[in-house]
Amino acid sequence: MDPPFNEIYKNLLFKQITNTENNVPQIPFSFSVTAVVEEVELPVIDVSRLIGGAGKEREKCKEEIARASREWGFFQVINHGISMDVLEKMRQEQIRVFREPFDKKSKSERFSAGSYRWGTPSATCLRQLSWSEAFHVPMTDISDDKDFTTLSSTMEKFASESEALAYTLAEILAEKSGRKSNFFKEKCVRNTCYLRMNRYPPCPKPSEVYGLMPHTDSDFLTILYQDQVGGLQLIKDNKWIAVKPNPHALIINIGDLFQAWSNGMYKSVEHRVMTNPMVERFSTAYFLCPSYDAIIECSGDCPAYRNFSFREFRQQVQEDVKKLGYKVGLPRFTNHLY
Ligand SMILES: C=C1C[C@]23C[C@@]1(O)CC[C@H]2[C@@]12CC[C@H](O)[C@@](C)(C(=O)O1)[C@H]2[C@@H]3C(=O)O
Ligand SMILES: O=C(O)CCC(=O)C(=O)O
Ligand SMILES: [Fe+2]
Repeated sequence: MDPPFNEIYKNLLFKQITNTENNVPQIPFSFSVTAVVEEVELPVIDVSRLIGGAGKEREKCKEEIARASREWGFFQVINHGISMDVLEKMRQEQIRVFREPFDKKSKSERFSAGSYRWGTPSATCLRQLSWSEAFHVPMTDISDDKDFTTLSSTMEKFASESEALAYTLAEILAEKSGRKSNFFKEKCVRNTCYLRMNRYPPCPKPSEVYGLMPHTDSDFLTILYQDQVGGLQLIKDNKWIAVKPNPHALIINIGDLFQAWSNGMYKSVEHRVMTNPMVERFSTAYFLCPSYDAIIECSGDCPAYRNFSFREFRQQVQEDVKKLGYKVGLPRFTNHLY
């Protein structure tokens, strides 16, 4: 059922890079040996206060959301309203679909073409490898599914509930940055938002290969439901830190579009996933995106980014990934006028 990582990555995994000057074999890529990564708990925010809380509590909750988005770009929400039942079913169904034979997954017509992805086909060096597989499914594929299997009905529930939470958080962040608050309801559409089911199989060389290479997300915000294995890391104060899993929480992270739209107030933070030699890991992510035509207009008197459409951004990311093996992202859209 695993993708053929060993076979396809063979040359990159076992190639010894030699130093041409003194002909000394070098270890190609080693992060775990040199870097000790501290495990931390992300800020935990009880979002039930947004509905049940008194006015003061509601305001405090909004402020905590905005603050974590400015200072961490990442936080956890508890009492988020997505039932344990939906989360557990989502995980069961996800495990079931990944257990299918590799051939069946890669040829699957369950979702639109290209939804099943594995590894990094564009990788040119160890640093660019990802030891994972994913179903990257547009929301419209889920809601338009006429057969309505247990998988798609579970995904639909998970996605609709995540969507509601994502809109609530996005509107709060807009309000807290002093911008028009119904922007997301107007600009975000189901055909560009998507659900990504990730699986990280055990990896025989965990110190040399990422589960998912370092990246920032190309959306407004992401809602992540992860299991208890651990492996997600992010940059805080110029250091990689490991996220301590919390069984009651969903993880929220700010994406590139929010960073641009808020003129850098909210941070789209680089994150990565490490592999584990023994256990597989699962996560499911919901990505809140605008329509391809939506213009991301950077706010403020001194906008750090030029205006760009989501279409332009996606195309540039895809082009870079294809040509360079990695995403460049926002640095391509900085404003040269200032
Ligand atoms: C090879 C890559 C594809 C990806 C950008 C990256 O350099 C590394 C991570 C990938 C990812 C994961 C989250 C999102 O689905 C995504 C759109 C993103 O921003 O980073 C994808 C990128 C992609 O599929 O283009
Ligand atoms: O699996 C995780 O913890 C993170 C996944 C992720 O970053 C992504 O899908 O963009
Ligand atoms: Fe991500």
